[in-house]
Amino acid sequence: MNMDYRHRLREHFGIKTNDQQYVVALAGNPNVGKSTVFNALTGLRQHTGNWPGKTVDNAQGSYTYENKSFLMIDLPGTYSLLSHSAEEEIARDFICFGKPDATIVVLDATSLERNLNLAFQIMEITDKVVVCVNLIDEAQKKKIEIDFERLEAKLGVPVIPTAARNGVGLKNLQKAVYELVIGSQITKPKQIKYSPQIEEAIDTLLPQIEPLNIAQMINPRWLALRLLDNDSSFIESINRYINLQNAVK
Ligand SMILES: Nc1nc2c(ncn2[C@@H]2O[C@H](COP(=O)(O)OP(=O)(O)OP(=O)(O)O)[C@@H](O)[C@H]2O)c(=O)[nH]1
Ligand SMILES: [Mg+2]
Repeated sequence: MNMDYRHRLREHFGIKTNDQQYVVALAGNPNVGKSTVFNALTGLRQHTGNWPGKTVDNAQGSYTYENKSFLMIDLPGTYSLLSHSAEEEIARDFICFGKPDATIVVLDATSLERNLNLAFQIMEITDKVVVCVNLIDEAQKKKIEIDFERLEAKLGVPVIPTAARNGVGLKNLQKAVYELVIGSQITKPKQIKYSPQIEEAIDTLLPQIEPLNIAQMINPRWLALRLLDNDSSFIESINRYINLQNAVK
């Protein structure tokens, strides 16, 4: 995608970057430690306000790693991206249209199963994902054992254990994001397989979606799923953010 176009898309969200700065989105369920990760990494280099047109908090902050500059965006906590609330819409729209160079999905180590739901949705939108399993100190207290290597192999993206409040694992998290954005780490996110009827419907839609300009902008499978869901909020966002004539450069 043309760099100017990417900048213009990001400006919709009040985000200004130069070509040298990577944008990292922080997503996750409410109360899993996103802001703790954000504060630990960005310290005082923060800027807070509201999301354009919404009364939802927006925090952006920067950090440097291996001489590269990263702009981190602390997204509102959400259980899903299926747009039942302003928060879900913001998180979904930013991941879809803000074109982050990487998205960190923060999960609660003490309730992985519930938290993975959001991770799978995000992995339908983008393959630039790093999973951060936070609160591992709490999991240890509860004698929950997690096989991180196996989880990583199953998910197809890097999985980094952290205890953000104590600063544990944050360097590894920065390293994983760095390797993803410079392209030395290739991810292959696991895709959820739906019922045969849904998979069939996706297969019918894909050949019609794939030739369109929009398929360069939005993951076609995710778009097919949203169309099947008759997700009018998402269609509205497409119209808001994408000038279809300029969608491919
Ligand atoms: N024990 C422990 N507590 C943590 C850890 N990380 C964050 N917390 C605590 O968890 C609580 C929630 O952290 P936040 O960073 O505000 O969570 P959040 O995901 O930003 O929450 P929302 O913005 O409301 O969605 C706070 O009391 C943190 O101090 C951790 O690794 N271990
Ligand atoms: Mg927060």
